[in-house]
Amino acid sequence: MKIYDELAARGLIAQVTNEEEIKELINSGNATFYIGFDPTADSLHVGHFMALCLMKRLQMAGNKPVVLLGGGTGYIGDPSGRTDLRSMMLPETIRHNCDCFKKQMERFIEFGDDKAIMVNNADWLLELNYIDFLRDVGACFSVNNMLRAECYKQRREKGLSFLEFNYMSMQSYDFYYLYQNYGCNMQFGGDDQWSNMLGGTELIRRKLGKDAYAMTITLLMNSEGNKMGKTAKGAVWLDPNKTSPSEFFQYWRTIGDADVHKCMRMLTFLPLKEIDAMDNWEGCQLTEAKEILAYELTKLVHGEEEAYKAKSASHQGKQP
Ligand SMILES: N[C@@H](Cc1ccc(O)cc1)C(=O)O
Repeated sequence: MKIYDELAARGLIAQVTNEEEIKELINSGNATFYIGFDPTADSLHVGHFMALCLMKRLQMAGNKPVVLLGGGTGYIGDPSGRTDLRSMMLPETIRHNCDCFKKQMERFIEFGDDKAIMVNNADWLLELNYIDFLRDVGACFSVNNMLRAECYKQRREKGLSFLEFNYMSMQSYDFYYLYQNYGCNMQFGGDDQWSNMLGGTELIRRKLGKDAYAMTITLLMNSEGNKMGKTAKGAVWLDPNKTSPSEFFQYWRTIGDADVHKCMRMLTFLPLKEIDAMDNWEGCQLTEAKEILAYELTKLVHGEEEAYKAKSASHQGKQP
């Protein structure tokens, strides 16, 4: 099965700008694509993990990932899909969080000139000149369209600051910059990023007369319609000091029955055939499926040894 069909079969594709072109591009291994990560905390979480797995799948199909750390966009904060106002992050916090992300990402993606690269948008955004930027990029954006963008809808009630309103133009500029400097022709992201990503493809089209593509991945929701990867205590982190491997294991080991197969498809690298074979498992077999899911994910994030330990502890009823 080619990569595009595999992504579709795993339920990962939410929206695409041009289905045929994207299919051709990623199936032939000719895409240089990027995903941006804003350094909002000192550890990655489950949502980031999904994005990194997507990068890995595409890399395995011959495409080249560009991981973008938002050391510049972190100064603004993305209002997309959020109802709360974000507090401004201090420069030293941004830098520290970028370092933490970098270390964790190196465990998932193999970097090296031909394989994958990591960039930080602080390197080009922080040195932009306001007037130059407005003339060069600002002139390409329609405020009317921006106000209609899906990502700002939820912010209408609480208000959107001018600072945050500029976020879209920054992310768009990143895509334009990566297109020119790294031949990056695709951007991926969570579905809440759609408007920001279209901003980029539009900017590239207007300034360079070239096509670039965007695809969003389905946000991981549970059967009750809530974002997954959160517990009463907060996010499920990838840093073992914030969420221990055993807590991480238990999170997946105890998810709702209706969510097991979806998570297997979307998050693990188990072959689809194997997952399909578990489709009608019930009762204690379903419990076994949850354990397989928990083991696979703990192995990906914390390594085989920790996964094994977490599984044994779970069997002995030693829960975190
Ligand atoms: N806006 C993205 C992060 C991002 C930052 C810069 C980009 O160029 C792309 C994506 C998010 O909040 O998840």
